Amino acid sequence: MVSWEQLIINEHSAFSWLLIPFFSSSIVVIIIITLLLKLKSSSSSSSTTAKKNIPGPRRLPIIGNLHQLVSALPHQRLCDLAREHGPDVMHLRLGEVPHVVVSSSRAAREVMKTHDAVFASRPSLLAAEMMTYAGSDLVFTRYGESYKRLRKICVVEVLGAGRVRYFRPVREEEVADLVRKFSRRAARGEAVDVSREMFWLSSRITCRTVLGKARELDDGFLRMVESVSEVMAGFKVSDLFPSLKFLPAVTGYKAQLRRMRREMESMLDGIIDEHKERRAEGGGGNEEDLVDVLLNLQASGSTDFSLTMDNIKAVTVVSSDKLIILCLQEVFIAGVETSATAIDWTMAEMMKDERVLRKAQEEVRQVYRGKTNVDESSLHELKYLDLVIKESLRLHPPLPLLFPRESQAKVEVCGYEIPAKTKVIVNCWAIGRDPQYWIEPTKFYPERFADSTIDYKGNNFEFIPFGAGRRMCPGMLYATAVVKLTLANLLYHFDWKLVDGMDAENLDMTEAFGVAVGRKCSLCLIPIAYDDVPI
Ligand code: HEM
Repeated sequence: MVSWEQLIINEHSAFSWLLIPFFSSSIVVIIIITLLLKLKSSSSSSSTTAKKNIPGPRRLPIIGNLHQLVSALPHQRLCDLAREHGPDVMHLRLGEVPHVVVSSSRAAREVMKTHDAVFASRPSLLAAEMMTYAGSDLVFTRYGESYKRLRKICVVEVLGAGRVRYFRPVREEEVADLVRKFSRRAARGEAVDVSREMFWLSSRITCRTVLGKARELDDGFLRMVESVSEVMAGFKVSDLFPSLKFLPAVTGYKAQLRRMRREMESMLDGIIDEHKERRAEGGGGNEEDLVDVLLNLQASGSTDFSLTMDNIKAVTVVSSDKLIILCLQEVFIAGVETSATAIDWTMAEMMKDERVLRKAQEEVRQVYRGKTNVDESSLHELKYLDLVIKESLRLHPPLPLLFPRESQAKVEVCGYEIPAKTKVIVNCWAIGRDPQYWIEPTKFYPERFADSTIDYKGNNFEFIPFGAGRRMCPGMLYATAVVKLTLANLLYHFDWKLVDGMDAENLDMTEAFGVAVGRKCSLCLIPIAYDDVPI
């Protein structure tokens, strides 16, 4: 059962979920008294924040601005609040923790470029600390020497261009399998749940890339990955009230995190052992997976494969096997849902706009004319599809609030002083829909990117679906390869029809809360085989 402590501030239900058990629990009285005492004793320190004069909405005692996140998804609500109170930067106190929300391209540039070093750290989150050897992962770790070493291994060895090229056959085989599956459905006139299928496709590609061909997609393993990602996302009560140190223990959250970490570790440990045994027996075949890549690196001694985390509480030495586990964990947590969500939204937007769908389809059918399969050899020729993907990422960035940052020193952004140790949230969803930079911002219109130099490499701060600066997504090449190949195949092999009773105009585009923000309603479509593909 989900304990209230784990609850994330999400949609309409979140705050009521938070409040009902909050007030019905027997520990509530103690919590409120503790907070009131703290409030009284810290009234002088809270006025320090007020002095900074960053604009923001009024807040309530104890919960601060938490109540203002009710009844909408956090990125949407924060966007509305920012337009009213602080279009560049806005101050919020969520529970006990001061947050600054960045909602304009100008402020994002200052945070992620001008003062990138100051904001290159992530705030400490209990889940990240406990799931990743004292916060020693890549996504949530503080910026420092260990982080730089881990990032270098990930960027060069795990997610770099060479490695992405190496795994091309895995992507092509898995997408071809999906096309065969959809063709069978098409022959029977059956609909496919595109949202669900994209999640499975992304999971299969990641599993094969990381763990190897032999590994069947294991439901238990994927569920584990989903729950780990889930606890790493969102705003958790224990992180918003850090002074209530007893909270995670009395609510069972800590025990749950410990259990999850044991399970994750034992699964990945088992996988590494299997690989080691196979290698010792001289087996393994020609297909190297990421576990092999990292084991080779470890054996070669060419890279310093130990990590010493100089954590606030303790110095933790992370062994090289654990480092491998961390690298693998990152790829699953950060990569599976994000890529699947991006494909899903792009298909949905094209279904709403037949003109765009036809244009993208004509392009891919022209470039691959006469071919049985759409492989990656000519993907670079699909220029219009690039525009379509960009436009979809602008309107539906899978991580609308990026991952949180934390200021390491006092610094000025857009004329406001941001104190050290402030949590910073960059709302890239709001920036992508800002009428100051985008004409008709909510309209899906891929041509707006034609003849423009705007790319998603973190150079244009009005468009930052992969973030920017030192913490920018290192999986961008990996993700775009999967997204583009899959879409090209779906467009080439099939025409698409909405299920009976649904028309394009009324296709529900409501967003749902999640690690990656996907669609609330699954996208169900009927594939119709395209006749002109040679057998
Ligand atoms: C369409 C798909 C994806 C999107 C939109 C996306 C977006 C992002 C964003 C916005 C961030 C935070 C950047 C920041 O704080 O400035 C991030 C971080 C990260 N992403 Fe991705 N991502 C995607 C796919 C992937 C994939 C496929 C992988 C791995 C295989 C990956 C690995 C990571 C990692 C490890 C980080 C943390 C980097 C750090 O903190 O240094 N991502 N991603």
